[in-house]
Amino acid sequence: MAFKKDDAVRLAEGLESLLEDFDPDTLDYSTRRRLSEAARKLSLATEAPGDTVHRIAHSSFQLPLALIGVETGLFDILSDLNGGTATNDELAKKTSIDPALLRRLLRYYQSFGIISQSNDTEYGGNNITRALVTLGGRSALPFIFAAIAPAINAMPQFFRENKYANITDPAVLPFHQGHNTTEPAFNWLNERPEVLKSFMGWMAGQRDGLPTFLSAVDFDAEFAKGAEASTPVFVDVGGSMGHQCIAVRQRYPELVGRVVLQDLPETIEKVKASPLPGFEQIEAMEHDFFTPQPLRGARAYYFRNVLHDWPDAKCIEILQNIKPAMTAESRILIDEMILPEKDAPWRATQQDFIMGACQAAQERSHGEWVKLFENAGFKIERMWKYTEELSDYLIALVPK
Ligand SMILES: C[S@@+](CC[C@H](N)C(=O)[O-])C[C@H]1O[C@@H](n2cnc3c(N)ncnc32)[C@H](O)[C@@H]1O
Repeated sequence: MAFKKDDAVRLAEGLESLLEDFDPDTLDYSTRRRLSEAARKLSLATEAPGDTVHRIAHSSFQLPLALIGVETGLFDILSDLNGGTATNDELAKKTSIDPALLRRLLRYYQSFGIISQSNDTEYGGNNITRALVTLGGRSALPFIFAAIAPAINAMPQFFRENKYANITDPAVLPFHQGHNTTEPAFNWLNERPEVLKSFMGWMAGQRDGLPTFLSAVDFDAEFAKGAEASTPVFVDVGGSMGHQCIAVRQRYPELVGRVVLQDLPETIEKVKASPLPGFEQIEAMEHDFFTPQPLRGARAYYFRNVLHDWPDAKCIEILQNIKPAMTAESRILIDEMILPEKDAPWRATQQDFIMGACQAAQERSHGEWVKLFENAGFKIERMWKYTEELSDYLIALVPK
């Protein structure tokens, strides 16, 4: 039966009344996600052409303007009101923003749903404001603004000049054009302590609210049986702040064996200087994964979102550096997205372009992963899917 005008009006009225007093936290995770996706698709399907053009043409405004709200502490103040409100003048005093400028900022944030406005003069925080002051939010905005946005903005010219060839050469990237540098992205990052700090916070917070692989796999039973205190049970290679090591320890307080974070010296130094809560039972070790793995016989060499940073040839080097350290009980655990051929998730597709622009890397489909593992001398033993949002999988590899 066709959807008629009366049905549309009833649906709109229902949504309007829902929004009058709506607390998304009262919904269970999958209902909330379903409603959000349906509303997003409906909004796009019903958008007027003029709105489409304005939305896309001005899309690059949101990041810099939201960054101002994070940097000035405005979003912290609004979130801390816990449902209460404050006036423009009160907020101006607390943030030291000129009241006339603040009024314009608040007006912008309200119009994009980033904050709430209860009457002509009172403002408050909402679910979006609160998301932007989590570790992930407050880290992602400065990191993406400083490191990624210039690379993405360079893409139209880069592709035009390269006749729309795919990005495959790590020495010639939109990242280089956007930052006017010839340095590899991780070198550039490691020379900028403030940007590195944001990156590390973003790595720790990027999947806030989503399940981890531990929701789908009983790590202790599958990989750690019979381990001794000296056995490295979980080696998180390129693990940034060690958030996944902490998650393993917290999930299995009785886990026997060593849990080890490995990363580059600049990262390990920062982790030691300000460890995340729960890091006490984790070992931090400097290790370059383009050199042979120093820990022999680990039960799990775990890589989350590491291989997506590198083109196939570099991934093969990384994997082959593990092989000599493996014993019969060792597994390489790859924690990555597997892109479906149809209906790829939006969070995954934008991630794909970050990897391309900055590293000549990519998100991969099932076929692309299998080919890469085969070329590195490995085969998939088992795999577990654990998110729909990103199509995340844990993939256990053994040598062929
Ligand atoms: C995309 S981040 C992933 C971080 C973490 N695994 C996660 O999922 O949150 C990639 C990590 O690889 C590290 N890395 C880059 N090059 C490296 C190298 N040559 N050796 C070891 N770690 C490296 C970076 O410092 C960073 O922590």
